[in-house]
Amino acid sequence: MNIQYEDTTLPGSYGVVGSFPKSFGYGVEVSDLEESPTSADKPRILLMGLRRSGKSSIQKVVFHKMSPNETLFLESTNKICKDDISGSSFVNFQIWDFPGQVDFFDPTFDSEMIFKGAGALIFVIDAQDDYMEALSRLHLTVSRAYKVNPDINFEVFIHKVDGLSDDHKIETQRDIHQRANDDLTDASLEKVHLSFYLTSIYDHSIFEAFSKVVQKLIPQLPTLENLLNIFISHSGIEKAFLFDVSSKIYIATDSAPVDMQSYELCCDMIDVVLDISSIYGLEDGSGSAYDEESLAIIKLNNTTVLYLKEVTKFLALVCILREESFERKGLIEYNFHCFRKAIHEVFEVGSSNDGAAWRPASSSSNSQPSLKYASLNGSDV
Ligand SMILES: Nc1nc2c(ncn2[C@@H]2O[C@H](COP(=O)(O)OP(=O)(O)OP(=O)(O)O)[C@@H](O)[C@H]2O)c(=O)[nH]1
Repeated sequence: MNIQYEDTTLPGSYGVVGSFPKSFGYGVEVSDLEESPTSADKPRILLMGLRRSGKSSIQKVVFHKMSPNETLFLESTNKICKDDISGSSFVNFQIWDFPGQVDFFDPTFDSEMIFKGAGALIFVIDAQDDYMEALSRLHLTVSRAYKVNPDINFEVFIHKVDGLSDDHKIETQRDIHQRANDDLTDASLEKVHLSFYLTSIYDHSIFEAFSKVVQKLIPQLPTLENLLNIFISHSGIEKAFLFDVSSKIYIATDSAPVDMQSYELCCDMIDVVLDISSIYGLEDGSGSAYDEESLAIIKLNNTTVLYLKEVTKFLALVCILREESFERKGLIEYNFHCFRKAIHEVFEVGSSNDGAAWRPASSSSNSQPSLKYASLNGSDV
């Protein structure tokens, strides 16, 4: 099989600091582009799996705001589809969506080039289908990739679990986990670590799973968690998420466990804020729906308060707190100010022309950081 490549570019207008894509549609233009030197440098997340397992749907729903029902009409991918999301997201990486029938033994499949710069390999398994063939393909893929690049994070999405009962979900996960690890042990590859997630595009599980995949690519994660812990413990806040606004991936949270309901509530708040701002907030319709002024407080009827505030061009802090705690609003605002300043210090402003790029504070211009880690918001790795 002859492997071809495609680059897709996100629509958006990011030339101005604080801007947000004017078009919230998913009008992705697919064009055949030569690999540019800058795109070759960006860390990659590879999406692999059998045909119709749901790879393209995941990419479109998480990064292009496609509604899950519309994925029914997606055509089968027949060449590697590269999607550079660095223009719209805090984390600077490319997603490569592979065709289901990719053949590793084909001479045109350049595994060195494909796996070398990959930070994570997401293998998608359709849980509603017989998964034996998918498991053998998973094993082949992982052993091939590990040989080229042992630093890749291997992530297995047990996908389309919306059609499964809770018991069936757990049983499927246990079975896939067991068989995949047995296969690795039989091949003396027990060192390889696979992480498993139950996912569906019909709920927030796909965003949660992607959040965890992306978090592993952010070297500053422990610092961000620490800052969030300090912020919430001094402000009477129960839970705080640092969100990449355009994708609704949370790039960090405090160390209290995440429950799906809180995460969903915060995702919904982002949608509400962006929708309201874009409908009513823009006088001539030409500004941005998310900018440095973005702030929202929503009081729910169960004494819970949701609080959203802009942190950087791409990031928002979304917190859940009790109404009593919100009485000390001044304290929260002061602590937020300190938190925001600290976040800005963690990532120094990069030198790109649009003034919007952020670099990890530790990376100097002549250093060569590992490709495993994603650089943040527009800077090269
Ligand atoms: N029920 C359910 N269906 C899903 C889910 N994700 C994707 N699908 C459906 O699965 C079908 C295949 O999805 P695609 O995204 O085209 O699959 P793919 O892996 O990219 O397929 P190829 O391009 O052929 O490799 C579509 O009809 C989707 O609507 C999910 O979470 N739940």
